[in-house]
Amino acid sequence: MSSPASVPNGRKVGLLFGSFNPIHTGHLILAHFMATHTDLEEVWLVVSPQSPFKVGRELLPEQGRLRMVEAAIAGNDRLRALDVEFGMPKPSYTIDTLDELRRRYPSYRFVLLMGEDNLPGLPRWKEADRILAENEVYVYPRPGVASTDVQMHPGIQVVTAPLLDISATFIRDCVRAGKSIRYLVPEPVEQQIQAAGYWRT
Ligand SMILES: Nc1ncnc2c1ncn2[C@@H]1O[C@H](COP(=O)(O)OP(=O)(O)OP(=O)(O)O)[C@@H](O)[C@H]1O
Ligand SMILES: O=C(O)c1ccc[n+]([C@@H]2O[C@H](COP(=O)([O-])O)[C@@H](O)[C@H]2O)c1
Repeated sequence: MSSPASVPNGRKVGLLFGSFNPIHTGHLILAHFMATHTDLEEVWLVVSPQSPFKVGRELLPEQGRLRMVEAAIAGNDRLRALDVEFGMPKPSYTIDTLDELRRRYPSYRFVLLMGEDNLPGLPRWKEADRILAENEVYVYPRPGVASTDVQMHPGIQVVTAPLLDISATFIRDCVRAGKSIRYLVPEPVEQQIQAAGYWRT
């Protein structure tokens, strides 16, 4: 895990949990926007080995996904990649990781970040009530998502930001179809996908 030592005590850090299968320009714009247009000092991208809602779905090995995240954010000192969930039980429950990060970094204030598509399912997350009681949640809007009552929770803020109709599903489909993914993912990520033959073999 990269060192988070640059965040002074008590400052706010955003946590973007995801499968990142693969990381794409939508994730990067979301993360950088949150790190620069809100009160957050940094955003950490937490690579989840196994989302509880994606059990049984095709997922690249976690190390490969982490390498792509690291390559994508290289040189951006407001973004960090975290592999904290790699050593934790699977599936990856966010409340357990939040507890672990609080143990490791007791003076930091963490804010949960997510795309709007995750909001309707949030009440079904493990200990959803505790997640919402203990954490602020900043939500990035996502196209095609119907509004939900969860959004009315006082701890949840939907930011005003450009909509990005990009998904990892679309990128995997493009790769399988032999179509270009240039600019949908950063160049080093495109190179890793090509070199490893992800979704082609
Ligand atoms: N284009 C986007 N706009 C807003 N939020 C996004 C976007 N893409 C991903 N996110 C958010 O980033 C987080 C991690 O997403 P994830 O890694 O599952 O990517 P995904 O593109 O949704 O993947 P898949 O298509 O495989 O379901 C989630 O909170 C998701 O809502
Ligand atoms: O904690 C939970 O119950 C929970 C339920 C669904 C999703 N999550 C986390 O949310 C992140 C995005 O999930 P997904 O399914 O949109 O890829 C990922 O890191 C998951 O581990 C967490």
